Amino acid sequence: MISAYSGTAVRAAEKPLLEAGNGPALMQRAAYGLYAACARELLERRGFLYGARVTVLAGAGNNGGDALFAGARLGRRGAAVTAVLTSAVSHPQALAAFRSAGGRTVELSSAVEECTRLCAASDLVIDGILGTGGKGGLRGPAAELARAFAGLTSGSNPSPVMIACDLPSGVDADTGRADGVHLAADLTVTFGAAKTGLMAGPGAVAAGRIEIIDIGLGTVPGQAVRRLETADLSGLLPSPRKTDQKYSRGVLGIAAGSAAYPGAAVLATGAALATGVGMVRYLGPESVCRLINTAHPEAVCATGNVPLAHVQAWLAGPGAGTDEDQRRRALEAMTSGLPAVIDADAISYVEPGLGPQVVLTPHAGELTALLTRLGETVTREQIEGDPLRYARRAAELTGATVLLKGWATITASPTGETYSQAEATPWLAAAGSGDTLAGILGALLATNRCNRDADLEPPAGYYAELAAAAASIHGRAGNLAAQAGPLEPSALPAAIRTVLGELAAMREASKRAGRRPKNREWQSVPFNALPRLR
Ligand SMILES: NC(=O)C1=CN([C@@H]2O[C@H](COP(=O)(O)OP(=O)(O)OC[C@H]3O[C@@H](n4cnc5c(N)ncnc54)[C@H](O)[C@@H]3O)[C@@H](O)[C@H]2O)[C@@H](O)CC1
Ligand SMILES: [K+]
Repeated sequence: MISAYSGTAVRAAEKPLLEAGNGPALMQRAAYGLYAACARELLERRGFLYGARVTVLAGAGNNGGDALFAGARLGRRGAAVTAVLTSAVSHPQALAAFRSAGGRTVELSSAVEECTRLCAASDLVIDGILGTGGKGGLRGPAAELARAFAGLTSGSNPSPVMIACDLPSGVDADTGRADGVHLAADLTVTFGAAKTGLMAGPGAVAAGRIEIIDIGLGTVPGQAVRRLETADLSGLLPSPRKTDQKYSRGVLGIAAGSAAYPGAAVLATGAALATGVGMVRYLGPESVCRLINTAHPEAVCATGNVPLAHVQAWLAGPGAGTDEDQRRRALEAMTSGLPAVIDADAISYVEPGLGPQVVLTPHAGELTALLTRLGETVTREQIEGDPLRYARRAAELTGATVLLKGWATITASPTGETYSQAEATPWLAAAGSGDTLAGILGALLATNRCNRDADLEPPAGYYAELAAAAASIHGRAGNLAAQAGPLEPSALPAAIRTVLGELAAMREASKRAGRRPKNREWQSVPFNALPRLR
């Protein structure tokens, strides 16, 4: 599990160490981690460091200091390093180290065009303009360079590897907002702890891959945004017991689809079955029942009512359109007290007073409509710019758990626990993809251990965690299915089975080895390899 904290919280954790005089040592650790990542990326691409063209974009503060010290280390390994100084002042010791390692410097203000070309012709660019001390987007010549660089490196031109030092410059470290011009990275090497700004909205898009360098900050205060890693998923997936029968494994009731939109119900049912429920009970029009039974003969289909169906969880809304019976079923499902996925058209019937076991799964447009109906003044652009804030607000106003779809999918519980998953591929932006996600989540709600064991009380944030797991499986399955060419959502159930099969095999292997699977996907530099604090 990755825990990300706001830039403000990380700075608060740094404060006592800085007051104790450890600032320079912390910077050396950060710079070493950044250097190691840069060296690895260059070695992977070129085979050797000698002669690699490296440009360091260095701002006025400590972020520029980290980047210059990392550039100095690369210079000492034979890379041709140039620093573009974006401000009249630079970190003095780092600049001196950079120059004494043979680094050349150029002042950005007098040579924006030259510096842009220099960046575009590099093997590697280190973005050290702004870090956690940045306020707002890039300004002046730095903004000009960022715009021109994006233009030069778009399309089929070969582009340098872009590595952000701590976070992409211009992105807000607390929220992921980018109100002005910002840089984007292939890899962000972040220090002390991941920043929430890398987990949501434009910041998540700009961050690329993320690597965390543990510089020895200890505990960071404040509530984290969490991200599930591979090993975290295994405990949340359906896992039948020897004594189970089809009802005790978990039955999912699906009230989706309509005469006008039957396909959504077929996709949701297929995804739920692939995720592994004991049974799907489908409720809807007869024409949709027939389609579902053709595609999935094992689904039990009826035209009846929600309260009469014996299920452990509900999924309502995909493809429901204006079907009055589906509307009634969705309302009954969300107030039944059972876990329920409320998706698509059913989100427009949501009223406050729900519980965390109800998971709303809007995209930004649907959330705009919901929040507006609940009295908030908000636009779709505002939600896309700051999804953490609005997913949390919707959870607070409705009492439900909210899964807000996006490049990074945010899930928020009404008590504040928040997750961000970013495994998705842009190929998942396709009609039918959301129905599949709803099916996966419905299956997790029906089969989860708290639902099946009356003695287990779901801990706070449990449904947000399950929803994050669903988003993760959906993203992983999407990536797998997209390997075979443009993704068709109907190919997702097969990919879901493969993903879950691999996760189950990993769980079995670690059980046999008597240990929990390790979760260190985001850390490449071992802590004991970093320079020591004096
Ligand atoms: N403080 C510490 O203990 C450590 C800090 N580290 C690094 O230090 C960074 C934070 O350093 P700083 O606090 O110096 O802050 P930054 O380096 O992020 O930038 C601060 C400087 O940028 C200016 N600035 C702010 N917004 C601007 C904008 N939109 N356009 C142009 N200039 C702007 C400020 O006036 C200030 O001069 C972290 O991101 C991290 O990279 C690391 O070295 C690890 C240890
Ligand atoms: K930066």
